[in-house]
Amino acid sequence: MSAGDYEEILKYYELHETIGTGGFAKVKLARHLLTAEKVAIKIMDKAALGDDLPRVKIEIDAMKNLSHQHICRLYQVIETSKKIFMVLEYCPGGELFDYIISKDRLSEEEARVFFRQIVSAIAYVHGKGYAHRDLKPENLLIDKEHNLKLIDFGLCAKPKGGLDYHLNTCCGSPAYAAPELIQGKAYIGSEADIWSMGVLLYALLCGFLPFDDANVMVTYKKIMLGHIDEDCVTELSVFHKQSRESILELISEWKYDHMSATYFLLQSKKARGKHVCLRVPC
Ligand SMILES: O=C(Nc1ccc2c(c1)CCNCC2)c1ccc(Br)cc1
Repeated sequence: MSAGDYEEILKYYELHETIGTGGFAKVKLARHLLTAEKVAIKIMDKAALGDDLPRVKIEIDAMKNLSHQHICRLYQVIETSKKIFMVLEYCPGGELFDYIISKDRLSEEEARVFFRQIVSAIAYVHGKGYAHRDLKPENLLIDKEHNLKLIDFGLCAKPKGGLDYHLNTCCGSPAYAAPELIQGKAYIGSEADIWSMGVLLYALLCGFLPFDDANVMVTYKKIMLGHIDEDCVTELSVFHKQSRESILELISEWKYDHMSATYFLLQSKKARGKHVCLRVPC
């Protein structure tokens, strides 16, 4: 830590312990000298940022335009020859991710309150023409009133053509990525955020992810298969004397042929508590 780089920030803040390190940044607790209010200061080394420097500029520009009760507030930016300091709202509850883990999963009541806050923040972000594109519990912090604050706008997009404009950059975390995004198709950023919010709601209520695997390609396959019903696939596989994989391929084409119809009607039988079986003595 060369003192020169910290000369400016130390004029206004008293720096305390480091409470987070990750990627190309560290976060220190600090106190604003004039108001004695606590803040969090995200400190980035420009040389270490390398190609990620544009992401920081994107995040700063976005956060300067966003003011919402469930978005972490940016108070000040200080840039020196070697460092960038972002002075941010203090969120002592830490990451929502760690909170979910600590409670195994959240009650419906608590999940509902948190999810409403996430929806409110994202509706505001979309209303301002942005898509966040990296929604996940790690990017939602808990403040001192136990409310959520959205952070990390480094991957956000503000298409010049408006939010209906298709994006192409595949980004964000695999487990929260929408099918069209992982297929490399042009996608609508706000629609991808909505998908991620669905995955987030599942994680809040279940304490684990709907589509997840150590192998990212397997995660992608699970996302693409969505909520294919395993029991129905098994019954079709046995009935047609074909492998599960071949039945899965046929169903996933969604041709609305007889295979599609049989699959949907088996699902319907299962939903009504009937045996998942085809026209053989059940
Ligand atoms: O305030 C933040 N984190 C934080 C503050 C206080 C405490 C924590 C996180 C949890 C760790 N124990 C000490 C209490 C914070 C705020 C914005 C960003 Br970006 C990243 C972190």
